[in-house]
Amino acid sequence: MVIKTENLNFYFGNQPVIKSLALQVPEGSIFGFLGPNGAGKTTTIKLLLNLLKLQEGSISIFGHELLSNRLEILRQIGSLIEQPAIYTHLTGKENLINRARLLEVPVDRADDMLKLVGLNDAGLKKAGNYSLGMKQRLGIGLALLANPKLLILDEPTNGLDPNGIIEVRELLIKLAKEEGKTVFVSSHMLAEVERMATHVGIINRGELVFQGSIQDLESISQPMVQVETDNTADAANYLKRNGYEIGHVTDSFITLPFTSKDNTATINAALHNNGHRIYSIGKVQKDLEQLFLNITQKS
Ligand SMILES: Nc1ncnc2c1ncn2[C@@H]1O[C@H](COP(=O)(O)OP(=O)(O)OP(=O)(O)O)[C@@H](O)[C@H]1O
Repeated sequence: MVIKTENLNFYFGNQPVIKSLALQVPEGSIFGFLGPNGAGKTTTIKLLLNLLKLQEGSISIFGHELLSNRLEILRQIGSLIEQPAIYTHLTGKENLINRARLLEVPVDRADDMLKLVGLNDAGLKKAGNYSLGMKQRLGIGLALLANPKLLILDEPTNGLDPNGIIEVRELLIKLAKEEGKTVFVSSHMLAEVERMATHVGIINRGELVFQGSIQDLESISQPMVQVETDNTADAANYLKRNGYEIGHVTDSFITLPFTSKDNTATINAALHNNGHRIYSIGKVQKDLEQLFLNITQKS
């Protein structure tokens, strides 16, 4: 595990904000750290980066205790919290060169980073004229200058337009796949991370309510059969009388738990034989956004 926390608790005054958090972030993963506003994501990230003082529990990163190996560990982490610290009167490249000097890494890394984050053509433009997505990518480039093994990003797509979100998402996928980085990325929108994350942790009111691979998350979302038919109320009643459990009925659709392909065919035939017109029928996976809402609202 690249990140492992055990029994992590954190209080602001008397208010418990992080409760017994046990994170497990595998190497090479893109770990989507999800939770609604105020759930404790930024607090967790600040604890991981030692920007907040550890109160209870333990944090190990790269297999070593954070507190006793602080400098060595933090040197191998690139991070971006909220807005990237960018000088708007300097070009993208100058921003990178500045930071490279500060970090004492070769200044020619600036060009490598521009290329890596797709800002090659904009490197000589003032960063103040960049779109939000470009600024975010420059911020990620800055975080990558020292070639860290782990990137920790707090809501990097917050406030971006759909194009900016896609740009950042594609960059993060490339960093994990081609550069072998582990990416820990927080978001309050499942839809923003579900297309890139390999693993997900869902935090709600300071508690980790789900952790696992994206496939694990999908598998707890029950598949359903969705039938598009005329007179759905009648059709649903007919199915109910014949022993089917009905999930949801709208003017156009009936949804009921999926059991097998054969069973779907049986439902189709039964409705048809009963005089209903079937416009479409098929298996649908309950969408992850709904699942996320269910998980975070239940607890
Ligand atoms: N400096 C602070 N002093 C007191 N309470 C704080 C402080 N910072 C955060 N909190 C509280 O701690 C809780 C967790 O906040 P945190 O910023 O970690 O949540 P978050 O999941 O990152 O939310 P968001 O997506 O809104 O940033 C919230 O209830 C917040 O009000």
